[in-house]
Amino acid sequence: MTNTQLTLVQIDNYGPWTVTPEPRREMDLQTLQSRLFADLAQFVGHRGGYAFFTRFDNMVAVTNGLDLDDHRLLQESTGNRYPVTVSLGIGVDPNPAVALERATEGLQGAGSAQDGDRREVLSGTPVTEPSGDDVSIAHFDVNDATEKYTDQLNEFDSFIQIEQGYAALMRYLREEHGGLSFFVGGDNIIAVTPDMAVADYRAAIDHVEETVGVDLKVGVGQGEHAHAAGMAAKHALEECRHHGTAVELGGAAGEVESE
Ligand SMILES: Nc1nc2c(ncn2[C@@H]2O[C@H](COP(=O)(O)OP(=O)(O)OP(=O)(O)O)[C@@H](O)[C@H]2O)c(=O)[nH]1
Repeated sequence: MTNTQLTLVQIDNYGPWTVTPEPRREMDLQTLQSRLFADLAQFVGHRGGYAFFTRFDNMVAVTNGLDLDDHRLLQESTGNRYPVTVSLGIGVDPNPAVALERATEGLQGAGSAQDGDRREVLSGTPVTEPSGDDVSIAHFDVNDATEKYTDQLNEFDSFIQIEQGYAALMRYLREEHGGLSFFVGGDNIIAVTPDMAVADYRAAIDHVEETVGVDLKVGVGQGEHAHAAGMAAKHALEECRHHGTAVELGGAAGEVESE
């Protein structure tokens, strides 16, 4: 059974900082945000985790495999290298939405994101007894996005199609299962999911097709941490391409179930 460990990464007092002493150049803010995300992705990725940029001032990471010392090091290293600091809330639960809720409560309980004196909070407790199926990753991909969109439409109209698919999927998985979906570029969406059956994924894909006409496939994998689960998911997605299937579940042990 899944036991997802999520970390909410929140830049401390960022709103006021962006306009103090006067509004800062937008491209400087974009550079800071994307570099901070790149560093977070690298830090977490080297320890088997996944990081998602979400809104950039708040980012979400799957941190199974990272302990409290790892989190403290991330805060120290960020504070040393950036003009901003980060607070980190950790939450653990079989259901990813509940895990994020717990992670969020820890930070909200310590004060507002815009409290000048709420800095470098570290709350929550990491997983104590890891197991091989703690993390479930579902890697979604739009079918023939290159042929249907990239090679046919201008970039903005392609982007609208992909974003519509993302919006429909993220809402459906959040509401029906507590799964959290993140756009990761191109036509790819990675979801952190609870235990779900092939038929559940099939229903999600059907819902997106019926509501916005975007055609998805998905590979799903489990692992002790996000990297292992995500690699199993990528291999399962290749199985979809190979067999022409919409859903492939590549379990932790590599068994494959499809529809
Ligand atoms: N983040 C991420 N993006 C990917 C990955 N694979 C492909 N992409 C992105 O997806 C875009 C489209 O590639 P594909 O999904 O292979 O192309 P497609 O035309 O949809 O073809 P099929 O998926 O085989 O139907 C690429 O330009 C990349 O931006 C991946 O593993 N991770």
